[in-house]
Amino acid sequence: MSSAAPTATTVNGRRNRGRKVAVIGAGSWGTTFAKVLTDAGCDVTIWARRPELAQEIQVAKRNTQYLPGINLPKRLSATSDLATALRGARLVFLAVPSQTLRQNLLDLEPFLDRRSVLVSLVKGVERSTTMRMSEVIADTLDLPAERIAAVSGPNIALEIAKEQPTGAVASCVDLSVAQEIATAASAPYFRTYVNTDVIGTELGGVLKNLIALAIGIVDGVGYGENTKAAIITRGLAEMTEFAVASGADVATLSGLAGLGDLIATCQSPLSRNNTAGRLIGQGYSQEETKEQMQQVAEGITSVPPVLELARERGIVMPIVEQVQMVLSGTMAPANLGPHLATEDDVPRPEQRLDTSQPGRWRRFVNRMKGTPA
Ligand SMILES: NC(=O)C1=CN([C@@H]2O[C@H](COP(=O)(O)OP(=O)(O)OC[C@H]3O[C@@H](n4cnc5c(N)ncnc54)[C@H](O)[C@@H]3O)[C@@H](O)[C@H]2O)C=CC1
Ligand SMILES: O=C(CO)COP(=O)(O)O
Repeated sequence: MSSAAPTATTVNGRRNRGRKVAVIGAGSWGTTFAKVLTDAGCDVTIWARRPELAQEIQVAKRNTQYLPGINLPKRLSATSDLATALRGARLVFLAVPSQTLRQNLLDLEPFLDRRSVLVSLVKGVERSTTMRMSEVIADTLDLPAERIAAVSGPNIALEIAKEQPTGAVASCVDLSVAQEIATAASAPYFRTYVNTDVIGTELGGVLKNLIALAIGIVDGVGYGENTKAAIITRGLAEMTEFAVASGADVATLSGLAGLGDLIATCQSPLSRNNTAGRLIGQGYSQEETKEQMQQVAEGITSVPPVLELARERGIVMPIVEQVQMVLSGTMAPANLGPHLATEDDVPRPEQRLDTSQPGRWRRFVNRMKGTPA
C-alpha cells in the first residue's frame, strides 16, 4: 500500500531542515513566533534580555510571564547572549518594542552574519524620527532593502501559541527573500503569504493599533456594535488613505496585514491596544493605563508620529485625531465617534477608489488571492 501523500507541513519541515534562524525578544510575540518557526522545522534560538527568562525557556520550555499555560517545543533553544543567538542565522526576526529597536540593533550589529536578513515583527513607528521599523533598520545598519523584511497579519500571540490557525504576510522588495521567510514561517497552524509591499505591510500593523485604541475607548464608554462597525469601516478608509499616500499598494490594506489585522485587533479582548483603549474609555488617565498594562501597547506611542506624518502628507485622519484628543484629555471618551463634524465640513464621498482602470483592479484581485509560499 502506498504511504500517505506528504502534507504541506512535512514538505516545509523538510525544506526547513538545518535552517538556522534567530528571534530577538522573548515577550509574547517573540516567543510565539519562535514556536511557529520551530514547529515549521527551523533550528531556532531565541534571545531574551533577561537571563532568568532565557533560562526558563531553555530548561522548562515555558514563558510563564508572557504565555501562561503554553508548553514550548523541546527543540527551541534560548539564550541571553546575542553572539550565541545570532551565530549562523541567515534570518533574524526582531520582536522588541519599537522604541528600543534602534539600540537593540546597535547591540547586535557586531555579531550579525554578513548575509543575514533582518525581519521586523514590530508594529510601531519610532517616535523621535517618525520612521517605520524597516527604515530604522536601514538607517542603523546601512543594509540594502533586499536584506530587510517585515511579517505582519492578524496575529494575537496567545491564540497562535495555542495553535489556533491563522496567517500572515512576509514582505520584502525581493520576492525570493519574502518566499524564503514564508517557507521558514509556515507551520501546520500558521500560513505565511508573500508580497513586495513593505510599506503597506508595515503600516497596516501600525495603523490598526490606532483604530483598536478607538474601539477600546468606545467599548469602555459602553457604546455598541454600530459605533464600532462605523469606526472600523471609516478607520480602514483612514488607514488606506494614509498608507497609499506613504507609498503603499492599496491592495495590501485589504489583505491580512490591513483589514485582517484590523478585525483581529478590534475584536479581541486579548489585544493590548484594545485593552488600553477600554481603560481610557472607562476614565483612567493615559499614565494610569500605562501603569496597569504589563505589556507593550504600541498604538499609544504611534499616535503622535502618525499624525505628524499625516499632516505632512495632507491626509485627514479624524478618528486618529480624536484618539489623540482623548489620550491628551482634551476630549471626553464619550465624544469619540465617526458622527463628529466641524462647522466648515462639507459631506465627503464615502469611497474614493478609482474604478476606471481595469488593469489596476486585476492586480488588486491577484494580490487579494495572494501567493502562498
Ligand atoms: N503580542 C502580539 O500578539 C503581537 C505583537 N506584535 C508586536 O511585537 C512587538 C513586541 O511585542 P510583544 O512581544 O507583544 O511585547 P511584550 O510586551 O509581550 O514583550 C516585550 C518584550 O520586549 C522586552 N524588552 C523591553 N525593553 C527591551 C529592551 N530595551 N531591549 C530588548 N527587549 C526589551 C521585554 O522584556 C519583553 O520581553 C510589538 O511591536 C508588537 O506590536 C506583533 C504581532 C502580534
Ligand atoms: O498585533 C497584534 C495582533 O495582530 C497584537 O495586537 P496588540 O498589540 O494590540 O495586542
